[in-house]
Amino acid sequence: MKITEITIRQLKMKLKAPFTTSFGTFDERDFLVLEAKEESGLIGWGESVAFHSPWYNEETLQTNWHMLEDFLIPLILNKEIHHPDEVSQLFEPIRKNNMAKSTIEGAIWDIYAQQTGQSLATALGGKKEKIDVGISIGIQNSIEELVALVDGYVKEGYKRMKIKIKPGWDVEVMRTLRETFPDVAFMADANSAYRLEDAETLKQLDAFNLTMIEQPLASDDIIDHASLQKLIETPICLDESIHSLEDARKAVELGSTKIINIKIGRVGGLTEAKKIHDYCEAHNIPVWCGGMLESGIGRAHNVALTTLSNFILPGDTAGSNRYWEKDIIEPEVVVKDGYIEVPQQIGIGYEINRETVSSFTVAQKTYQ
Ligand SMILES: O=C(O)CCC(=O)c1ccccc1C(=O)O
Ligand SMILES: [Mg+2]
Repeated sequence: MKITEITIRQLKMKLKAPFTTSFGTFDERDFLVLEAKEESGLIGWGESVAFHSPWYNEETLQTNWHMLEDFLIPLILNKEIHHPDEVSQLFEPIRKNNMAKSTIEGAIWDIYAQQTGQSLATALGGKKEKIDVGISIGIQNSIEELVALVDGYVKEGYKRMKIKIKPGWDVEVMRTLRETFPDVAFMADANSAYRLEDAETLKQLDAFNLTMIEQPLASDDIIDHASLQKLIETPICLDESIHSLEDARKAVELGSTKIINIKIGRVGGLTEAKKIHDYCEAHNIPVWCGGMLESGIGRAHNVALTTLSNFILPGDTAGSNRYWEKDIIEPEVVVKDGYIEVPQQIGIGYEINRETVSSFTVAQKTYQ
């Protein structure tokens, strides 16, 4: 294939309910959507999961736009590409900026799946026809409100509840949840809110039979995570620390992580995500697919990736209606009885609603 035209759009979508992590609160989501046209007319879509500000990692929507416009798009336009795996080779001269790279790579995987007449899931090597779904629940104003939310999500069928924690919103919260819901699968996500000195607090979480604790320590620290894992029983799962297969290998070899949260954007695309998946499968490290409050496009890519065999644990890719009044794809991603049915149509398996995309677009530019 040859990509002859790329359009970047900046979208702004209001979240149904604010989402709070140890870093702060979101009321709306600002992100980039990329539309790539191939010479015979096929169109592929990608989403940049970078946020408006660099709290999760160093990338932002604006740095992604800059990287795409000034470096990445020129490396892709009018090049002959036989397989999406070649994209990461074309991007080799550019360091990091994984979310920006992933935005284009996702669109190319979409086109490749269409060209070869298969769903994105099948093109990636996925076999599952439905995937297990969990949900990530932000920090609330009170434990009572959190209990009420969890109760609702249990009734909706979500298979695992991820609870955002931070110092002061941790042990008592998890104790109450465990006492109220003895049989629910719970895990906690700290988004790097702790230091190794907090090991005593984190050790108290061992009493609540959590499936895992996600990214308790700093985003660039796999050494202290290995020390912490020796002090606590709850398995550690790394999120922010893993940007590549090499990061995954080192963290696994050091004993810093027993489970890995794979996010397509954070690792630079589907090809690298698949490599991490394959490495973890060979080393008995279960993986699951993280979420970044995606629109339908990123969500569809997550659904496809999750069909690979070592995505054993439920992911964070909840239904569109958990985030948006109206998503930009049709049909929307629907969760029923804790599952998402994987679409079998070619490509990402959902149609992009251009009218809805336009209604959320605040800036756009086309490159040829
Ligand atoms: O529902 C989702 O999309 C995942 C929510 C979530 O936990 C999250 C959302 C934004 C940034 C980071 C994270 C995270 O996994 O740490
Ligand atoms: Mg996380």
